[in-house]
Amino acid sequence: MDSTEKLLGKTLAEKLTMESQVSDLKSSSSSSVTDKSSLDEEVFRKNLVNMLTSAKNMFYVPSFKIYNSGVSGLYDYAPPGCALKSNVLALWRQHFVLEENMLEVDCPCITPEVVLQASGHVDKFTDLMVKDEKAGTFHRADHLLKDFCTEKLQKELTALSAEKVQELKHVLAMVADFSPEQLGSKIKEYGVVAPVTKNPVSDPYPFNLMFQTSIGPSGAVLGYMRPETAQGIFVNFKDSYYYNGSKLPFAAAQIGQAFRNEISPRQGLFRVREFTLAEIEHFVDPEDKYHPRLSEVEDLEFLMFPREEQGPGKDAVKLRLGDAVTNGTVNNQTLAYFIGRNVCGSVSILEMRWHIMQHAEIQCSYGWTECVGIADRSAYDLRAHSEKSGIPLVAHEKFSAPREVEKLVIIPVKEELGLAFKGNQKKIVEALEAMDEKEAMEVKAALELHGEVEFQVCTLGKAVTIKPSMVSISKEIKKEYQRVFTPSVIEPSFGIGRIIYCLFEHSFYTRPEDEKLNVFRFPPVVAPIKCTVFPLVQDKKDNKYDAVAKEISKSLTAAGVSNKLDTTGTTIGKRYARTDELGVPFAITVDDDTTTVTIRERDSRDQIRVEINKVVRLVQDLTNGVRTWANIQSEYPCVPFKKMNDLP
Ligand SMILES: Nc1ncnc2c1ncn2[C@@H]1O[C@H](COP(=O)(O)OP(=O)(O)OP(=O)(O)O)[C@@H](O)[C@H]1O
Repeated sequence: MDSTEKLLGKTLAEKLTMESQVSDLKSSSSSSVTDKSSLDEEVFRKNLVNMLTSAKNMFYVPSFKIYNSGVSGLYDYAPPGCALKSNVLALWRQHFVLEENMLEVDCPCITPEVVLQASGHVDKFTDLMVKDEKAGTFHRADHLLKDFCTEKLQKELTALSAEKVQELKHVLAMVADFSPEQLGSKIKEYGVVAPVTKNPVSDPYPFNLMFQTSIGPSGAVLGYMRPETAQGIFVNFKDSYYYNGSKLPFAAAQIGQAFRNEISPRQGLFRVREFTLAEIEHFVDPEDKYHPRLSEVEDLEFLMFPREEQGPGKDAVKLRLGDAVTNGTVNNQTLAYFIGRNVCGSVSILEMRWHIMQHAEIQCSYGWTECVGIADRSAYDLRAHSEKSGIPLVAHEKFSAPREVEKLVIIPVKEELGLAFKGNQKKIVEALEAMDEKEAMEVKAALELHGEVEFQVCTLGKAVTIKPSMVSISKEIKKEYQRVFTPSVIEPSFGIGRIIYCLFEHSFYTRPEDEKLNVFRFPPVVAPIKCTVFPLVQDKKDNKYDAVAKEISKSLTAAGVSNKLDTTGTTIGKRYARTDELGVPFAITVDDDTTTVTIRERDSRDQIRVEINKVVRLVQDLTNGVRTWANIQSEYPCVPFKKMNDLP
């Protein structure tokens, strides 16, 4: 990982808006590498996607592609893609679940309707859509407007007035939060039309993104494919809290598939209809968002926009994360910790250009793209599920000594109410009991003053006359032994497909001096294949080099290091080219030296000589992050390549 960390940040209202530039790619300083910024983005992307999806490399492929049915937004991960994804997930699990002691759960994708009704997804998990009435196609309204503004700014910048530029930038910043009316009026005002057909589009209207299904043969129980994994964590809160010793804070995590019927899937793995999410729900006391490990990240420095310095034209200033929490630039300790260690840490291990602007965004050829959503969900979900299920999803703070508190006590006199209101008695009792302190005190005062009060009962849709004999309202001093509250939730939500696609882009380069050889510079810890093993030449007589290579490959496998044995006997250059193309970071070559072998590193193409009995351990350390190529140089100086004709 690069040691230089440049972090840029800013806050917006309750949310943190912070930009951090963690690591410039190593390649940018290397003259041997063609930096993608100098290439046309489109050409770069086409070249990359061809590489990734070709049958030769098969990182991922469009699903069901032999049936050209036109279903987009579904992809299969293929052999190296699967290996890379499982390495990214293992890294995530190590970084979060293990190192942060999180409670991992694995819940079903099929979710009964009631759960998603409670969470609000059935009513509100929508995107705004417009229809190209002539062609019958649909488009996401905010994306159309966003694309229009971006293109205008890119292509006509010099011709636009300063005010217009400001306006378009403002629209771009706010478009995600526009109401249907605001979106519709901007689309009309700017004359935004459908892409390709250039037809006018309808007014925006909401489209629910969930895939509906039914559970069981009767079809009577409705369900949905979950659009996020979080709800499974929330509905398990009561048990997880108990499992955690009834203590806060704690975090639960889940890795799994999420399903969204995207209106217009695009940009390959970026916007698909089924994708892997890795989500964390960190439960905290809303009155104390303290984080016990903030001290580990508080010295990290970020460029941020302090609260009082926000607004157009303001410059970011460098702030210590700890100070940013103290002065309120970062909302609370827990959020700061997640930004400092968790989000930055995990993504920067992958050596990618990223920053935080409300969400963690990674830079790629599509621009800055949200890959990790960071949300303060407050107590919303737990409250909603408590209400719907009738099971209290709450935490307790036990007091060291009982506290005396003044409590409102409302006792409806059911017999009197029954006599006066007959069948409506129950609804009136419920309404009286539901009064808050202010309302109860007003009713009490009116009863004392006038001997009766007109009391509105919403469930009856009318007011009834209440007399002093019908209800007793008082305040009493009571002893409390604990505080019962609904925890707040902070949620970082990692889109694994987006992170992987960015990793492909950030790792991809061409070596011009090797006849434009394509290389993936995957960090060893996530590389799909960690090491290749090959004999320098084929020894047709007794296969002795092959035998040593096979033995090393077997030992690497036993040590959990994925490897590929290549005894094809093609030229060493061709074999290196093939492994570079798959992003294999190390290659072990067996030659005529009976006690040592060489290890070649993919990016520097330097090689070192290592004793055979140490090579497996060394490659294991290099690929699981215990050691780096740079820090073994003093122990293992580089050696020149041995050519085939150097051999006897
Ligand atoms: N259709 C999708 N395809 C791939 N990844 C996705 C998709 N939708 C969301 N994600 C990933 O899941 C993460 C968390 O989801 P969240 O609900 O916060 O996204 P979102 O705000 O709906 O995303 P967007 O605004 O891009 O649609 C996102 O940061 C992203 O990485």
